[in-house]
Amino acid sequence: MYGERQALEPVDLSLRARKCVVLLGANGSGKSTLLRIACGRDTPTEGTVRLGGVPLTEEDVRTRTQIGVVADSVGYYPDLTVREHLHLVAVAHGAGAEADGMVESALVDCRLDDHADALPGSLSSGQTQALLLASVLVRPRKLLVLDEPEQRLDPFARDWLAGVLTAEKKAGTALLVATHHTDLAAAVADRVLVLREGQVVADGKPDEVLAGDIA
Ligand SMILES: Nc1ncnc2c1ncn2[C@@H]1O[C@H](COP(=O)(O)OP(=O)(O)OP(=O)(O)O)[C@@H](O)[C@H]1O
Repeated sequence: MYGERQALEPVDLSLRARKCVVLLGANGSGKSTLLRIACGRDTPTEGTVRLGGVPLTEEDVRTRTQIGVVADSVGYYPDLTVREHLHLVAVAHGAGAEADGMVESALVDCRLDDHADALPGSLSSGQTQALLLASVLVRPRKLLVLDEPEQRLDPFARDWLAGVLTAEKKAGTALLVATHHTDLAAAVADRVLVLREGQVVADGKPDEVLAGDIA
């Protein structure tokens, strides 16, 4: 509930390692609300969220550190280069000697290797989005929650995004993705939910759901 407004009807959702659930739906249908609840950034008015059996709350920072989030917020230090920023994130999340290798892999995976020594402020909007994605790849994660990760990316970049998310699944991460791009859903989803005015109006395998009316 946002005040008197019910943004989301009751939803029962299980996320599993190596599986990706994609949320589709028009603007205002409740996707971001569900994502914020799933990653512990918002507390639902009713019901609970558990990660590995542990109830997730806004205050439980320890459990929340197992969740990587890419949402529409820019989080980087403007005076650190792209590489320095990623290194800081890796070390802040417990990486030791392996931090350098993790950073170089994330730079390549997110097509930022040519911009590693640039300041974030000099990146294009799509490259900034790639930096947000790279930032979650250098930290431990059981769950990745991504709110329109394709935004600002060109069609070629959306292809590599699908590749990165597929690799994440193979590595054992659970994924929850909200998107407006059915091609991304088709490429990465194991299950697709369609939301309309806060209600789940379709739920199933991507080929079944994407063949229907998802407006
Ligand atoms: N902080 C807030 N306060 C009040 N109402 C909100 C707030 N955030 C979202 N809402 C309302 O909740 C409903 C669902 O919004 P939500 O952001 O979850 O939709 P969405 O599916 O993610 O939309 P979009 O595709 O535009 O990102 C909308 O009616 C929206 O106006």
